[in-house]
Amino acid sequence: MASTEPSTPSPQASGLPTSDLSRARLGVLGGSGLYAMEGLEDVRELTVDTPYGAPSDSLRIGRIGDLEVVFLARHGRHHTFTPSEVPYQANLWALRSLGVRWILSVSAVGSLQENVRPLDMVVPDQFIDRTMQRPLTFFGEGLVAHVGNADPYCSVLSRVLGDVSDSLMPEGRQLHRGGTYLCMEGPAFSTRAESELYRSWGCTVIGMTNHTEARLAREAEMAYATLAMVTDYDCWHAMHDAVTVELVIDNLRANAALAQQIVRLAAERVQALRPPSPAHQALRDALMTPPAQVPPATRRRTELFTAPYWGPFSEGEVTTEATTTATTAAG
Ligand SMILES: CSC[C@H]1O[C@H](OP(=O)(O)O)[C@H](O)[C@@H]1O
Ligand SMILES: Nc1ncnc2[nH]cnc12
Repeated sequence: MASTEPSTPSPQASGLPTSDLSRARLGVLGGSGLYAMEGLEDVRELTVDTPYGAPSDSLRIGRIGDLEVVFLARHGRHHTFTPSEVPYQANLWALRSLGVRWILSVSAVGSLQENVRPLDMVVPDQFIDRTMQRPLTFFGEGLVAHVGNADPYCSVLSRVLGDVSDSLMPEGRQLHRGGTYLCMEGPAFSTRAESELYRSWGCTVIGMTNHTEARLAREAEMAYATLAMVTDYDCWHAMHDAVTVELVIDNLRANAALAQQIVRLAAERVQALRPPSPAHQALRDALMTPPAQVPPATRRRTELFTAPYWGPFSEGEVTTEATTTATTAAG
């Protein structure tokens, strides 16, 4: 879908203090076939504990110029988490706690359209959620927040990623800007009837991970954009075999070097631009519950997100009523 935002608004225009973005880090979420990021300098590994449990793996922090980059393999470096099992909340919380404000996500996808061919790349701008057992929010338990999700991928970061990808696509392979990512539960691939249904909805690509990450990234005020590598035609195409893991892996291998190049160049652009995004202020008008009414355990759990608006939490702030509710709810 077309976007109307300027390509590189100034940090001041975003309303964020400039210093926030000058120190911010870039997160890279590697999916199927991308279990490490090449070209990082001074890499160190960090184990992060979160209120939502352990992330998929340790986080690897390195540098591109003066931009610090945090890499995380969403399925774990040995691909041990199914799309339903990926600890999405822990992953996103860990990234935000390390100061990440932009996320480049890399994903394998099936194509739902004839003109989107295997080995093409897509930078999607919408998704449809068909998952059934995923965490949808960091909030709840006495703190209600409704972030805007009309444009779930960050248009500013997506433009950077699209420009870079376009400049690196080899002859005969296409970069598609925009498109709808159908997020299914998995782990089994779709039936032909499902695949046809998603095509009739006008979806562009299909995968199993993006929607959950994009929603949580928005709540955590991190700009999120995806490089979707097309590996197959799912199972709807009369002239192509239905998707198999073997097919996906073969095409991921063929695309691995290009994906690494795109991520690296996109990181260099982020370093130069440090682009502000509306996502960086997603919670500004979204927090519904007055802070004094939020149970202490919830205040503590969500402190990372609420502190910029409500200041640091001190136990004395909470009303007796909220404390009583929390105690009762805990049993
Ligand atoms: C290996 S095919 C299915 C698998 O690949 C995609 O993963 P990711 O988005 O992490 O690259 C898809 O979502 C499934 O998880
Ligand atoms: N056809 C497909 N369906 C779901 N996830 C995928 N990842 C790669 N190809 C896929």
